[in-house]
Amino acid sequence: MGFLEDLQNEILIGDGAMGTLLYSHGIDRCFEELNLSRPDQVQSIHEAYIKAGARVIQTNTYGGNFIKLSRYGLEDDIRRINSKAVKLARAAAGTDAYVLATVGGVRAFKKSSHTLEELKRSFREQLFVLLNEEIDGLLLETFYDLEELKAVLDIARKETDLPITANVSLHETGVLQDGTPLARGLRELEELGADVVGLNCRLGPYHMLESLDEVPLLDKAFLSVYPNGSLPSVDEGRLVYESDEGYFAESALAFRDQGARLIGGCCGTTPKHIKAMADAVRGLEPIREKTVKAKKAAVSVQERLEPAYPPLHEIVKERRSVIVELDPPKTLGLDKFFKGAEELKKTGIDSITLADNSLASPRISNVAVGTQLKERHDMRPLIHLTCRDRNLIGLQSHLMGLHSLGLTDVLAITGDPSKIGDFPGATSVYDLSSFDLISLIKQFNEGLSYSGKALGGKTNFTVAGAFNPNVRHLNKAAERLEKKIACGADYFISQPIYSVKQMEEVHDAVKHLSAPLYIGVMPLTSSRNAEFIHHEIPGIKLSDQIRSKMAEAGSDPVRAKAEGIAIAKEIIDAAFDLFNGIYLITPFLKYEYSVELAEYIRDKEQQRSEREFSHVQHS
Ligand SMILES: Cc1cc2nc3c(=O)[nH]c(=O)nc-3n(C[C@H](O)[C@H](O)[C@H](O)COP(=O)(O)OP(=O)(O)OC[C@H]3O[C@@H](n4cnc5c(N)ncnc54)[C@H](O)[C@@H]3O)c2cc1C
Ligand code: MET
Ligand SMILES: [Zn+2]
Repeated sequence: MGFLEDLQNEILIGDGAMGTLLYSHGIDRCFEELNLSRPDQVQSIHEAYIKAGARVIQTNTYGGNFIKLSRYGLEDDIRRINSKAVKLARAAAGTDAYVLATVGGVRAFKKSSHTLEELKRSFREQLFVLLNEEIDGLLLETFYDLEELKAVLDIARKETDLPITANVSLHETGVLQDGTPLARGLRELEELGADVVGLNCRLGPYHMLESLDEVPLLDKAFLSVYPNGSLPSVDEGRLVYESDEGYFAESALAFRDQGARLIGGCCGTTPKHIKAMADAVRGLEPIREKTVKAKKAAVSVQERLEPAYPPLHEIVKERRSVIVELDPPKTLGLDKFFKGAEELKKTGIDSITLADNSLASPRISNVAVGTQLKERHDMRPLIHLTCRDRNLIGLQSHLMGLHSLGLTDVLAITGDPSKIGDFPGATSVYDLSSFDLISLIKQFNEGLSYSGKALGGKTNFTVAGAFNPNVRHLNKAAERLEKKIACGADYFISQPIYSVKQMEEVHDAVKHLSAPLYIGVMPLTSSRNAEFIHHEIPGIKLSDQIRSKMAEAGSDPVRAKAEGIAIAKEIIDAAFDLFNGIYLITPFLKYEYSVELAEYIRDKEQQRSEREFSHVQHS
C-alpha cells in the first residue's frame, strides 16, 4: 500500500515538531545543519515520533533552501543537508512510516522581502535534491503566502508524480493573509494538483478547528492538520509552548470529525502529543460526509464612504494644484504653526502636508495637528506616514485611527533612518517598506487588514508615494515609481529640485507614468542654508550661479529672503508648463516664504487663464 491508498481508508498520524523540540534541548542555531553535524540527534527525534505512533514523518529540511541556508553561510551545503536529511528519516522509518520531504515557506508577512523569481530559484534547487532521494512524497508547509505556495506546488507537480501535501498557515481564523477564504485557498491547491491540503503551524487546535468548520470535504484531495502546541509564551527570554496531551487527544477526535485524515503536530508539539493523538483515533474510520456549518453572518462590510474631498490625484490632473509642507514643530508651541496655516489658507492652496518626524527627529504628532487643521481651521491635511516609527501593529492601528478621524490623504514613505536624527540610538522599525505600506493601505480600502481579517468596513485613503530624483540614476528612481504604482500609489510627491535642467530631466523620466507628480520646490533662506544643501544633502547639487547669488546677499536676511524667493520663482516658472502639481516645502516653519510663493503661483495661473480667455474671445 502507499501513502495515498492508506489515506483512502484510514486516518494517518503524522509526526510533531522538529525545530522547537531541538530548541527545547538547548539547540539554538541552524536546525537543518544538524543533519550533518548531529545526525544521531535528528534520527533519534524521528524514532521517538515513530515510537509514539507517527506513521508519516517529515525530513528535517524545513529551511533547507538557498534563501534560508545562506543566512548561515551554508548555501554551498544545500545538496548535502537535504540529501542527508532524507537518509536519516528513511533510516528511522524503515517500513513503519512514510517519509515526506519537507519544504518550508519563506515569505512571512512581507511580500517584498523576496521576489517570486528568487523564491522559485531557491525552491527548485531544494526540490531537485529531495526528489532524487528515496521519499514517499513532499510536504510543502508553513506557507502564509498563497502565491508563494502555488508557485512551489506548480514546480513540484511538474517534476514528480509522488504525492504532494500542501499546508498553509493562517494568522487569522479561516482566512489567508491576502483575504482568500481558507476553503477557496485549499480548493485552488487541489486544482493545482496537491493530493493532500490543509493547515499547519501558528494556530493551536482551537483556531484550526474553527477554521476547518467552513471547509467542506474536497473532491480528490484529503485534508491534513498540524496544529501548534499552544500560543507561545516567553520564559526568561525563551519561547515556550504549553499544552497537555489530554487536550491533544480530544483535539484529534475533533479533527477527525472535521474530515482530517492526516493529523500531526507543529511547533511546540512533542512525541507525547503525537502519542495522545495516535491513541485517540486508533481504529477509527475517517468520516466520509461533512456538513459545512452555515457561514457565520458575514461582517457587514459597509460600502466605502465618499471621501470628504475630491482626491488630489484627480484634482491635479484637471488643474493647477498647490500643496504646502508645513511641519509640526519640534517643541510644544503651535501658535506660529496655525498662524502660518491660516495665512496659507488665504492663498487657496489645496492641502497642507504634515511630516512624520522628518529627518528622524520628534515633532508634534501629525495626526494631532492634522485633526486640528481639519476640525478647527477647515483645511485639508495630508499626513506623511513612515515605516520607521511603527511596527506592523502600530501602522494598522494608526491607519484605523486616521480613518476614524476622516484623515484620508496619506503619503506612504520608508522614512529617514533614526541614526540621522536627534535620537540616533532609537530603533528604526521598518517592518514594512514603502511599497508594502502602499499595498497595505490599499488592502484597507478593500476592507481587509494585513492578515486578511475583515475590518468591518472599507477605508477610503488616497495614497501618495515619495519620489527622490536626487539620485545618480534617474531611470532607476522612475522604476521605483512604477513599482509603487503597481502597489497602488495614486500620485507622487518629490524632493525639492533646484535647477531648470533637472526639472526637465525629471519630466522626461516620469511623463510616461499613469500617476501624476507634485514637483518639489523649497526656497533657500541664506547662503549658509544653500551651502549646507549643496555639500551635505546627498544627491543635491546647486549651480554656481545660485550659490553665488545667495552668497552675494550676505548676512542681510531681507536680501537673502528676496534672493531665495527669486530663485524659487524661476524654478516655479520652469515647472509651470511641465507639471500641474507644485509641492512647496516651507523651510524652518518660515511660512511667509510659502505664502509668497503660493500667491505667485495663484497670480501667475490667473494671468494665464485671463490671457487664454481673451485669446479665445479674440479668435
Ligand atoms: C515628499 C517627501 C516627503 C517626505 N517626508 C518625510 C517624513 O515626513 N518623515 C521622514 O522621516 N522622511 C520623509 N521623507 C524622506 C524619505 O522617507 C526618505 O527620503 C526615503 O528613504 C526615500 O523615500 P521613500 O520613503 O519613498 O523611500 P523608498 O522609495 O521606499 O526607498 C527606500 C530606500 O531606497 C533608497 N533608494 C530610493 N531610490 C533609490 C535609487 N534610485 N537608487 C538607490 N537607492 C534608492 C532610499 O534612499 C531609501 O533608503 C520624505 C521624502 C519625500 C520625497
Ligand atoms: C516553523 S513550522 C515547523 C517546521 C518544521 N516542521 C519543524 O517542526 O521544525
Ligand atoms: Zn510550526
